[in-house]
Amino acid sequence: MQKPRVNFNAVGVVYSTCNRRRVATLSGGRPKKPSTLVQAAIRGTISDDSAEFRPAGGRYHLYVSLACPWAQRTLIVRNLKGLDDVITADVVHWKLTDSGWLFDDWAPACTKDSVNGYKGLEQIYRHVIPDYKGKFTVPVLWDKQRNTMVNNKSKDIVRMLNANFRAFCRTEEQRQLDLYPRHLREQIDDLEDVINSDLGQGVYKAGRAITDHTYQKAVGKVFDTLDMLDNILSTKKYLMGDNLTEVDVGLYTVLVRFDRIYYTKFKCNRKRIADYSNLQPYFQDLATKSPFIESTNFEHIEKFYQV
Ligand SMILES: N[C@@H](CCC(=O)N[C@@H](CS)C(=O)NCC(=O)O)C(=O)O
Repeated sequence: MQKPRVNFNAVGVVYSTCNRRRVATLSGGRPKKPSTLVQAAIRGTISDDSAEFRPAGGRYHLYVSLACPWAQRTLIVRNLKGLDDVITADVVHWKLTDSGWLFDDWAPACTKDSVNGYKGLEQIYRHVIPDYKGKFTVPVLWDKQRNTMVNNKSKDIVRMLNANFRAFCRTEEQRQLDLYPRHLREQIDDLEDVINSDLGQGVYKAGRAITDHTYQKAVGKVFDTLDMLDNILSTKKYLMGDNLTEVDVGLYTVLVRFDRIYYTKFKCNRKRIADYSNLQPYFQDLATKSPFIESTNFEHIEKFYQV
């Protein structure tokens, strides 16, 4: 059978915000150069009018790491939308090795590759693009029917699961839940940009800084952003008002790592999330909801950052 074409789109040189191997520390760790590997985006869309990828139960699969905040977002949304029986998932081992993410179903909460039987993510990418030059990143959304990759960009995957699987949600409430409502899209995009750059990437910039100036600049932005978010939450239940949106899902994946990892290992230690009067109860509220609990594995998160 001829392999289906994939929508392959190299997106330039960016370094991962989630790569333990590239984090230097102010505590004397030797600084490492940011990677110059491209993160290549494969950006197929599952939708009713797609010729290649139609929404269907049991057809699609997620490859994730529980350590990765980007992958965690896709799991949270899968759970929030009641799609956990509809979209299957495999979990890589927490350790990002020199050969990339590997499967190891002997380790706690890890699985084998139940779809393709490969030993790691690299083989999954090479199955689709044999001469793939980018990073082998999670999450990956896989099509079991066409045996190919649909998409490897968490933002796209989150939005597809939110909008294009309505017919498959477990309950009516889950069907109605819209994490990216049309009237809020511009505001969500704007806030996500700030959270991702100044907070999500900011903690890595602070942790990797080799001069005090770079460190102060990065850490200043981290805490300005947290202060700004705390202020928003002084009058709102969620960042966009009364209803949960994808920006809350994204922020949760940063907050859940903050006090345990970013505060301690990345020296973002002016304040803990626990010290914020509005962020703390907001975080606690999310952290007690089952879609968030079920996607959070502290063992994977903490071991990922252990050198
Ligand atoms: N643009 C991707 C980024 C995902 C990403 O950075 N994943 C990291 C883990 S958090 C990864 O798989 N890195 C593999 C590597 O650096 O080799 C997305 O949002 O889905």
